[in-house]
Amino acid sequence: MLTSIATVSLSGDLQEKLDAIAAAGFDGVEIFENDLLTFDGSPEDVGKTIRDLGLKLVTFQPFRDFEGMPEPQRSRAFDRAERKFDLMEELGTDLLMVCSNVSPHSLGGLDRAAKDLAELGDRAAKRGLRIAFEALSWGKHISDYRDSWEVVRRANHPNVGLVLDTFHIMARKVPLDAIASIPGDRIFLVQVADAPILEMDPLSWSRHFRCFPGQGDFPLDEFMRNLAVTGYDGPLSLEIFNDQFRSSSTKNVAKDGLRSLIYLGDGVDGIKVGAKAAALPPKAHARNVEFVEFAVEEENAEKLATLFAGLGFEKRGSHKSKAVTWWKQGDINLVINCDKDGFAHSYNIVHGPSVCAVGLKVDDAGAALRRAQSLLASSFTQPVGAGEIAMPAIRGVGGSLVYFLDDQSELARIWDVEFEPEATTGKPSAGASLKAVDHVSYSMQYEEMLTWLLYFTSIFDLGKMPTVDVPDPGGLVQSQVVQGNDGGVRLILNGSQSPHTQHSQFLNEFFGSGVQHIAFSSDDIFASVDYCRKNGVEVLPISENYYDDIDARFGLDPDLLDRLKAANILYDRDDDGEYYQVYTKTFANRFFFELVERRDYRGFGAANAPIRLASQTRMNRHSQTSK
Ligand SMILES: O=C(O)c1ccc(O)c(O)c1
Ligand SMILES: [Mg+2]
Repeated sequence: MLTSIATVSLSGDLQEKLDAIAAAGFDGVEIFENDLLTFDGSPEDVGKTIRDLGLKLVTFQPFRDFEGMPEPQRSRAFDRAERKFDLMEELGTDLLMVCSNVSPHSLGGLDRAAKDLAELGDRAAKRGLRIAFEALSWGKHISDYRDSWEVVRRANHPNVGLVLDTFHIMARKVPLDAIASIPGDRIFLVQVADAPILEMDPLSWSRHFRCFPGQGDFPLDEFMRNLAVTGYDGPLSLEIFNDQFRSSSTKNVAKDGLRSLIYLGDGVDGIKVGAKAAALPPKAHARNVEFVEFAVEEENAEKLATLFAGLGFEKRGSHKSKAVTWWKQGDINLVINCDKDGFAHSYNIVHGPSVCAVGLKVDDAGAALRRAQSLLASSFTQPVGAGEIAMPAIRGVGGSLVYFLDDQSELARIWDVEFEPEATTGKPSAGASLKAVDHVSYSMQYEEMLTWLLYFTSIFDLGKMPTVDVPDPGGLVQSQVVQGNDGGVRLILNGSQSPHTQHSQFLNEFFGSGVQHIAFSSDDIFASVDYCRKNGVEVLPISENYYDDIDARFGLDPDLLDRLKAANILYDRDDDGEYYQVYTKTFANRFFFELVERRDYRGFGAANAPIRLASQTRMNRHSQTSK
């Protein structure tokens, strides 16, 4: 199937849209009439531009309010169609997409609609053109693909075929199995869109909240399996009306779109998506966060090392050729990079002290890289010094890196090979009893959330959780968790539309998106906090009112309540278990750490997030007024 996208899905003028569509690597494009009407260039020029860009003009659309009209509207509709046929000849496309009539004047009856479409088919055939008929989910008489198919079947004209648009089908929860019995050559166009499940009328839902496949909640895999049965081999075209996409980077949204189509075709037997389609390696099994790398200047490197030591990390080694140190506790590896060369340094110049990379352990790092590249991630390489191991990497949130490691290649020995071990005092320290990276939390522009959701869920075997709104004193923050089934990797994507949230301040000060906090798991949070406090780590103070409230909500043992309060530990409980969390103060105004203890608990303490945000806001204001 050819990959295609409707121009309505992107921001910009028609030229910008077409350039971005071609640059992303699509095979074809649907011209939305409005994009042509508002463009200052002749249809011939537009057609030539499309061909010069190597794109196929898949269809011109939409042609509205056609079938089932009484006279005189009926004759006028045919005249209108002839004018659009002229335009299509100038553009150089043979397919006109007609969507079902929404006019109050339209008359019902499948035979009446079939007769009109057959006549339009005759007129189109004379000019070598074709007609594709779509059921809008808010069509006056035809709103179900089974009816539009019946109309096309009764029109019984070789130049009249069917459009399947997944939004209209799924918005009305029409069963998908009837698709499998439509002959593939009677389907002229397939439009794919996903959407979040919302309680809303289909028209508003469709015009504002569609998104790319994989970003919403629709059962698109089931649709694709039914489509595969039909033998359809025409265009698979994204038609996405989305408010954010219309105000985002044309190029990035186009690239996300193609990624979503490649991902949609992945693993559906009998379907090949894209003219140049190749089989993808399976989803990378994200086992755990193997390391987190910090890019800092020398002065902050010392401060960060002090903080790591206070958190119970042990310095394990120094890089053989670079100003890079390795810190370890439990299964957690932290890297401080203050080398004057290389990626970390450039990242530091732009963002200041920051997390510049996260290393994920997968089953097969090479295969993970190939999958990521097939899904249009940008791979990253930098010169490999003598005695170093080349670690596959791709660009991630805010231009930071995601490295791939595995146990089956020489990457398993990276610490031993690249680092000079630190002379130890002999007795291994238990540190602060921290075990592993529990989660990594990214802050990003609100408009980017769907981009990174698709990135993580298409490349890795990570699934998404429902989004939650977290109130910050300066506005709402939307929070989306992506995580693996086994809990080895949990990532949080945060975005906010308010410019006054902590989150948005982070984006301003950080000059873009990035990691804002990292949580470490502990088996004994009280011991961990005790260790940290004795070693000079300051934790975020929590208000007395909070402890009154959790006492009222959970009826806690007075001794436990006192201990929580004394240690500034936040608490949550649900049907599964209990959660304990504590935060460090923010490092260099950029990022902070969280220590958590999970007792059969799978959430992230969403109820506590506003408490944390309010406390951080207080700390911030305090540090600003005391300057
Ligand atoms: O919102 C609309 O009007 C509209 C137009 C054309 C389509 O293909 C569609 O699915 C919706
Ligand atoms: Mg459509």
